[in-house]
Amino acid sequence: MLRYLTSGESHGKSLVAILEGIPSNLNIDIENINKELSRRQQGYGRGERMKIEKDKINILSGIRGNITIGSPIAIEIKNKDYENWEKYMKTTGEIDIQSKKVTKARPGHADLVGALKYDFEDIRNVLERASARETAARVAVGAICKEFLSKFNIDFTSHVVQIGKQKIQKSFFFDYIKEKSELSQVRCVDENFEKLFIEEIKKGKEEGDSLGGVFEIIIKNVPLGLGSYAHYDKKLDSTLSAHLMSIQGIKGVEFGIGFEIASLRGSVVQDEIYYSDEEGIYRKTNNLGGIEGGVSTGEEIIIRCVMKPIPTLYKPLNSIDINTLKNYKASIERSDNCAVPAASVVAENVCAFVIAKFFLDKFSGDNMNDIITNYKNYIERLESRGWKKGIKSI
Ligand SMILES: Cc1cc2nc3c(=O)[nH]c(=O)nc-3n(C[C@H](O)[C@H](O)[C@H](O)COP(=O)(O)O)c2cc1C
Ligand SMILES: C=C(O[C@@H]1CC(C(=O)O)=C[C@@H](OP(=O)(O)O)[C@H]1O)C(=O)O
Repeated sequence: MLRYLTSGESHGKSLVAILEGIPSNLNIDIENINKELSRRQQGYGRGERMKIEKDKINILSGIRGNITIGSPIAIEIKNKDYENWEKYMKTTGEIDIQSKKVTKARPGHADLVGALKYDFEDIRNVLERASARETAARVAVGAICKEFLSKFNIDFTSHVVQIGKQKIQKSFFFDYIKEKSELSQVRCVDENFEKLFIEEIKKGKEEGDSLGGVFEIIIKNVPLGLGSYAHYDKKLDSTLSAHLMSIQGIKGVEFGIGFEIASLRGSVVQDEIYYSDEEGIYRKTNNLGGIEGGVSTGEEIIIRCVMKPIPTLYKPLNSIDINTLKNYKASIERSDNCAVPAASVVAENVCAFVIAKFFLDKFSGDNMNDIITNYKNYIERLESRGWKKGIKSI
C-alpha cells in the first residue's frame, strides 16, 4: 500500500516526509523533483518568503545511486528562513517565545480553532503547521510518484482558469496547456486572461486584499480500470477529491464539466460509447472528466478546484485577542495575496500520489519488472475486449 506522512513547521528547521510503497528498481531523476518544487514556488501574487526559499529535495533513505530499493523513502526540504527563526523555533533548549507570539486570530486561517482545540495562548503553535509551507513536502512526495507514473506515460498538467471575477470558459488540449501554462506568470494559457489575472491580483494587493480562484488539472494516459464503484476509499473520484480538499485553502472540487451538469439533460451529459475497428471502444466527448462509477475510463481525467482567497489581509479583518477576548484587527506578518497558481502545482502532485496508489493497488508488485508485466498483461486483455487505448511500449 502506498502511503505517506509529512512533518514540519513553516519556520522550523526542515520539512520531512516518508513515502512507503514505491517499488524497487525505479530510476529517480532528482532534477525532475527539484523542478516540481521550483514550479510550486512560482506564480504572480506570492509574498516575500518565496524570495528566501530555494526548495531542493534531500533524500535521506530508500534510494541508492538514483534507484529505489523498495524501502520507505525519507525526504527533507530545508527551510532557509530557519536561520532567521532559530531562536524562536528550535525544538530543544530555551527559546524566545514573546517576540513572535501571535494572539489576534486571522479569520479564515486555522488560528482560532487551533488555539482553542489544542489549548494554546500563542497562535504561533497553530500557524506553523497550518501553513501551506507543508505543501512543499507533499509536492516532493507527488513528484516521486510522477517519476513512477511517467514510466507508464501517465502525465499531469494544470492551468489557472479563474482569478477573482475574471474567468476563462474554454477548454484546451493537454499538450498546449502543458507548454503554455509553464510560460505564464499565473499559469494561464490565454494571453488576454493572463493580463487580466495579473491586473486582478495587483488591484487586490493595492487594496490590502487577497484573491482566490479556480484551476484545472488534466491527467493523461491513465488506463481504464483504476478505482472501484462504492467505498469512499476505493472510488477514484472520491479519493482524488479528499486529497485535493486537503490542500490548504481548497473549498471545492469538480470533475469534467462539473456543476454545470445540474442544468443539463442526461442525453447531453453522458459520454456516448462507440466502437470502430481502428480505434476500438471510444468516446466522442469527455463531459464526465474520465471517471465513471468511481473507475477511470481511459479518457483524460479533468478536475477543477476552487481556492478561497488568502486569509491573511494587509487590511486586516475584525477579530479578537484569543487571551483577552477584546476586539482587535487580525494580526499580519508577511503573506501571499494570491496562491492559486502555486496551488495548481500542489494539486497536480497530490493527484500523482493518488493515481500512483490506485495504479499500484491494481498492478501490484514489489519491483518494477513485476508491475510492468502485470500492466502489459492487463492492457493485452483489454485489447482482446475491444479497448485499444492502452500504451504497451513501456
Ligand atoms: C501554496 C499556498 C500558499 C498559501 N499562502 C498563504 C499565505 O501566504 N497566507 C495565508 O494566510 N494563507 C495562505 N494560504 C492559505 C492557507 O494556508 C489556508 O487558507 C489555511 O491553511 C486554512 O486552510 P483552509 O482554507 O483549508 O481552511 C496558502 C495556501 C497555499 C496552497
Ligand atoms: C512558505 C510558503 O507559503 C507560506 C504559506 C502561508 C500560509 O499561511 O499558508 C503563509 C506564508 O508564510 P510566511 O509567513 O512564512 O511568509 C507563505 O509564505 C510556501 O508555500 O513555501
